Amino acid sequence: MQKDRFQPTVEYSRLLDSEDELAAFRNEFYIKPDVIYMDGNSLGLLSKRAEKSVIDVLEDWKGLGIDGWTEGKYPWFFLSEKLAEMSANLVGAKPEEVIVTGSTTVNLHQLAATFYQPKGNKTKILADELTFPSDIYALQSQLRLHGLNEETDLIRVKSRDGRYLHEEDIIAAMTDEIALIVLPTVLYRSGQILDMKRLTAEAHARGILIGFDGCHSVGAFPHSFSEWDVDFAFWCNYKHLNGGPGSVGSLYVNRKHFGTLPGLAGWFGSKKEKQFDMEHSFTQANTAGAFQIGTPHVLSLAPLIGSFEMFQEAGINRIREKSLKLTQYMMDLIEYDLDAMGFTIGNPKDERQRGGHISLEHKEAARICKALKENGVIPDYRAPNIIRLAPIALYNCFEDVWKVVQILKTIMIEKQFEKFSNDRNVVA
Ligand SMILES: Cc1ncc(COP(=O)(O)O)c(C=O)c1O
Ligand SMILES: Nc1c(O)cccc1C(=O)C[C@H](N)C(=O)O
Repeated sequence: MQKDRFQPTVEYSRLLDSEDELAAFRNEFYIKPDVIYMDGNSLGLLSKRAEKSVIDVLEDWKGLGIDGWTEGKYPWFFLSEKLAEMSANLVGAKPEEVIVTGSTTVNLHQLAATFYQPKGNKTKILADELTFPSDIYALQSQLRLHGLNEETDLIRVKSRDGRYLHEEDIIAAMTDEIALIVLPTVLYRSGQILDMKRLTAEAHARGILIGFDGCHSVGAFPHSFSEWDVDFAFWCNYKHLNGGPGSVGSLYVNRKHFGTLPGLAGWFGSKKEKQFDMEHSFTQANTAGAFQIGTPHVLSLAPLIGSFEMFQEAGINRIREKSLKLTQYMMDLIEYDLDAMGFTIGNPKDERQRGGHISLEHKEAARICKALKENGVIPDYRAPNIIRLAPIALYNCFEDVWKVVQILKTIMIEKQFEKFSNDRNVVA
């Protein structure tokens, strides 16, 4: 994309920064002067607006006590719905098809408990062998709850190379025995985007329900869940959406499934106007809100108010455009500066398949990450050999990318990594 005018110079990175329409958003984040943060695909940075919205919610608690549920700046009783309204466009959904609730894994449990209904010969769940482990644990436990076998009833599509999945292999695994499919939108290691539209159409052609884990894509690029007719999805808001550690997650349920009884019901899934009738018969909301369970974690919803506002202003299309330029630029520099140093780019180069991070493979990856940290660069390491680097559109600049690659080059030339052990830390 930028190859035609790419220059391996710091001046060129500054030229790209001068052309960046989103550059001003960087000033809204807490950025340490001597640190280059490249881990926004694991935990996004704090913005001043997110901080402000947390303080606003605390002020309402301070001033209003219990009345904060219905009064104040952001009445807590409606906050999950308000945040859904603010973020539905990120996934191409109607506001009532999204709810900000729970966490990724809890939401998967809720959706599997709802939509996994084994019958007759159709008993198996289809996933893949590269997916995030928590999803596998959740699906295995759902199988156990149905008295099924967590090994033989969970089909995991194999990767041909340990990095990527082939959509044809996933489609070939959509047999008559499959009741439910759960796949990632983007693979957490290689950053490969799966073709959600195609997979959904193929699943539906075989009468199979399909849902997606959007942790590594929501906030990084646009989605069209409703147009693609995806049955359900779930994601966290602490990575690309900068909601803070353990911030509340989100789920999407296609409106055609409204009215389906939640597998895990609770009073916050009620129709708002009925909830405080305190009846013992559940009157579920006629929206994705029905899939809420109990009282929302209001203080972990609060940062999302400020954060989602910034996404509304920046626009997800502009975010994607910049993100692709950042990752392309990083790959161009890696190819230019780190040639013959043992690195392999392990993410798709094609824009249609490339998510929001670079997956750089090296046999010394664990200790190269430690050396990067010592030099003020925050990557993350995924065993056995991956350095993940995520230049984030809202707060990283092109000069950050330039500096990271130059630091990596120095680490390799000076063999700085050799003083560290090549194993991971507790939180890798
Ligand atoms: C793809 C994916 N799925 C699931 C999870 C688990 O999320 P949580 O711990 O918020 O349930 C994560 C991240 O931790 C993830 O990256
Ligand atoms: N959820 C995390 C956590 O609680 C601690 C540290 C990291 C995480 C992550 O999100 C890791 C991330 N899901 C990954 O892609 O590897």
